[in-house]
Amino acid sequence: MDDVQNVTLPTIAMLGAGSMGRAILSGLLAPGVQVAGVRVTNRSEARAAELAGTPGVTAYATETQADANRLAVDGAQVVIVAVKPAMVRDLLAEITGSLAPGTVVVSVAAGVNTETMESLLPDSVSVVRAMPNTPAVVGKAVTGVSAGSRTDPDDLEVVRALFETVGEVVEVPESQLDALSTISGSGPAYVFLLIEALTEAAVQKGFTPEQAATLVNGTFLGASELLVSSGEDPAELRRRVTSPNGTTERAIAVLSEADLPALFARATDAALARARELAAG
Ligand SMILES: NC(=O)C1=CN([C@@H]2O[C@H](COP(=O)(O)OP(=O)(O)OC[C@H]3O[C@@H](n4cnc5c(N)ncnc54)[C@H](O)[C@@H]3O)[C@@H](O)[C@H]2O)C=CC1
Ligand SMILES: O=C(O)[C@@H]1CCC=N1
Repeated sequence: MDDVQNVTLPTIAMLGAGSMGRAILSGLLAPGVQVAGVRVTNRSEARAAELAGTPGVTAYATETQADANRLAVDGAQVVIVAVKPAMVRDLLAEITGSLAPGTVVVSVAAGVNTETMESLLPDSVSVVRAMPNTPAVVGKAVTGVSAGSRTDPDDLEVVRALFETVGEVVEVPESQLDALSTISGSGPAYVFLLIEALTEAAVQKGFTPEQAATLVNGTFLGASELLVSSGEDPAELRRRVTSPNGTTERAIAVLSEADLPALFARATDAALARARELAAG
């Protein structure tokens, strides 16, 4: 992320400013990030009005959503598609006539592949898929990016620089992007689910919700920082908590009954199957 400060990003149009769109915006608008222009459209009027008041953003609102999207992409070098997967095809059909040759269209939508998107856009437009995650809001995203068949290395560099404004970028072949999505795209939800469950256990043991949040959130943050800063294997770090014949050992024995590796394999397989359904339209 250090180099982000030295890169000037071209004019970017963000179509759709929900959870993910706004998370990416927070990186683009961070101090030190040089960007020629940020244009945003969104379907809900309330959100559009909120965006119109955001410094550094030009919000496009017209009588019809299609007109706003067409105006926003006209003259933009990079177009980020951040609407729901089911809306991607209609959105691309709407804007296709307003894209200049050389525009890079980056879709963050789950499932919808570059081949489908390329078939809806002029040959002169490059399509890239990206799969970020919501820690983008705090500059800690992990984003997978995959080139389409018309993407040249410069296009990919721009997309990489764009997502480096919100965290780390990992380039993978598109055949792996849906699998990556089941790990890091959805991953924050798995972590929050674990946090919710441990917090509930703490409250049941008599801690106030505030105390429980301090105990649990601090434990997740501390354990994550320990893992990353030590560079050690998580299994080894777990062993250091688990004193022989101690208390943790009993808890881990209970958790192991659930066969977590098998459970996560099934959960991520289910997410992958859903990505394939979304790809089929
Ligand atoms: N939420 C997440 O953690 C992640 C989401 N994604 C992808 O990001 C995309 C958006 O997901 P979320 O932000 O979660 O959904 P969301 O529902 O919060 O946001 C979608 C936004 O698009 C707007 N919109 C709908 N139609 C539009 C149109 N024609 N023109 C302009 N704006 C329009 C809606 O008003 C809404 O604010 C999805 O395709 C999803 O697969 C990818 C990675 C992670
Ligand atoms: O749940 C979804 O479909 C999106 C893609 C990855 C995270 N959220």
